[in-house]
Amino acid sequence: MSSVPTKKYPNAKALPSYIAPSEICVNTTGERIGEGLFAGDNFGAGELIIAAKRPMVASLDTERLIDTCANCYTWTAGESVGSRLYVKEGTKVSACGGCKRFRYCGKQCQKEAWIRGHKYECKALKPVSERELPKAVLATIELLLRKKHGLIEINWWESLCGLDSHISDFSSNGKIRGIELMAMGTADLTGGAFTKEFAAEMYARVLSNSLTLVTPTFDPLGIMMDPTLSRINHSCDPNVYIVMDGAEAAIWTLKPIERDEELYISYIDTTNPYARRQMELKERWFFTCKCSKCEKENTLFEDRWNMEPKKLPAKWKETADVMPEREILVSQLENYVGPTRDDKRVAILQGKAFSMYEDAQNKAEPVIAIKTIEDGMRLCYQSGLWPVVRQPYAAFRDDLIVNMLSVGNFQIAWSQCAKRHRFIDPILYPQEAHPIRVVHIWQMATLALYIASSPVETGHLPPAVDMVLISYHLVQESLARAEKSHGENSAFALSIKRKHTEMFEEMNLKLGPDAMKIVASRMPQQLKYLEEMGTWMVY
Ligand SMILES: C[S@@+](CC[C@H](N)C(=O)[O-])C[C@H]1O[C@@H](n2cnc3c(N)ncnc32)[C@H](O)[C@@H]1O
Repeated sequence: MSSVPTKKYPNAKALPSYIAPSEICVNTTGERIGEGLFAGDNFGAGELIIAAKRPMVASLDTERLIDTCANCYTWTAGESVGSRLYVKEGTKVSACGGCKRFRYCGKQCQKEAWIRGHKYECKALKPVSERELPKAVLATIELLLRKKHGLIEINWWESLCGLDSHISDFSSNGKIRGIELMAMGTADLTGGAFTKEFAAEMYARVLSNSLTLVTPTFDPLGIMMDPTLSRINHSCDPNVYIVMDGAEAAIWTLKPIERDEELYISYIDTTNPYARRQMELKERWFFTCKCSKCEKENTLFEDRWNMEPKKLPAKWKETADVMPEREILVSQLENYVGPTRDDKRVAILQGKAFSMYEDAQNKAEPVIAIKTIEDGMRLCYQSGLWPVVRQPYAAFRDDLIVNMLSVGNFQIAWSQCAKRHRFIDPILYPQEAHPIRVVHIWQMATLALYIASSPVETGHLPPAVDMVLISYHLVQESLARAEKSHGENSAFALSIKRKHTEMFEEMNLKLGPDAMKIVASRMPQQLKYLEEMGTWMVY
């Protein structure tokens, strides 16, 4: 990983981080039983700690293999608003002529992947080009083949193998048989250079140590694993974030960090209630989280309801009592609210809301997903139980925005964005330069601009609203924050900068030499409208 100042990161520190026994991975007697990544220097909030040119291995989701470059991870078909601007117009991917599985956006990317190890992988995968292989299997095959052909330095390999495979945990949870079956095929495809036991161990290591590979706007693309990045432990109150810029993975601080402090990312959605976070971490990563937030158990805002369970309106008590899935929902520990009958009713409603959320995520058709999401949001709103920031109410809204954009309903998408911007993001992501908050602002800026240029969409707005000015404000806001969330020279920040310059020039052309004075005088009223728009949606 890069540890010296470069043109892209002129302020990078010389010794930014190091691996040492973790403070959080301890057994019942307090003995440190795992490693973690620590700060090698003092850092302020919104600073780069370290950047890796690329993670050691990454593997795309099956659906992304057809539209994403397997070398630089450019998602050519990316639909999320704002994510298109940093993808060069006309970028396409073409399949490798040999294995037909991986696609590249150009000769250079294909060459880089070939040298990194695809020349061996291509030959191994060619006979099975028709077979769908899970991303973790593909990552394991790549790692084993690169090792077999001497393409991974010994110290990196040893560091990678130092990550716990959690084989015994997979034996306890009954998933070991599936792992062994997959590993048999994997060992065969690597030409018998590794035993099936070793292949199983490596596959289990990939399953339990990989992180999500994402675009700069946090759209998931697949998984990645790396001896340094995968050493970072989890906290529900993380102090760092991994931000991608193409294939580059960089660790940015969310808060000030002192030298020798342990670095923590979040493995899960930390805005979920306590019991749900604990279950997810236990199931997928085999640990009980004892981070500063989990120490406070269910006392924080993530676990707050709008009313005490006993005050739940009679209609909703009855709804919970007659719900066909009530027995299952109340037995799921992640829904636990408390021991009384009313607590259990609330647990049933909460379980139902989360199961509707998962349901909506599995719907391929946006129109059908929207129906489930709206039903879920109505449950949260009409029961009177959910504050807007409590999950899955807030997550429903995120998905509603994405799906409304897919079906071209920009009016609802915009109003929901305005609500999220005003009432939700400042609570869920309190740091001004939290990367998710910055991405949301940028997405709103591009949506506002689109609405301003479309007469049909502008039709529903009061005539005094100037969406170009609102967009300009959001572009400025995202630009200032992106320098601290993604880096001023990242493709993300550069595309915002380009848009900012373009808008600045257009305004000067239209309004003349006093353009910026005019903009400044009109802006306060437009920002009032933006705030008001946050109250347009009932739920
Ligand atoms: C990606 S690895 C992190 C590096 C790992 N600690 C090591 O020593 O290699 C994930 C594993 O680290 C441990 N871990 C991560 N965060 C933890 C936490 N907050 N509390 C306890 N264990 C944690 C768990 O064993 C988890 O499966």
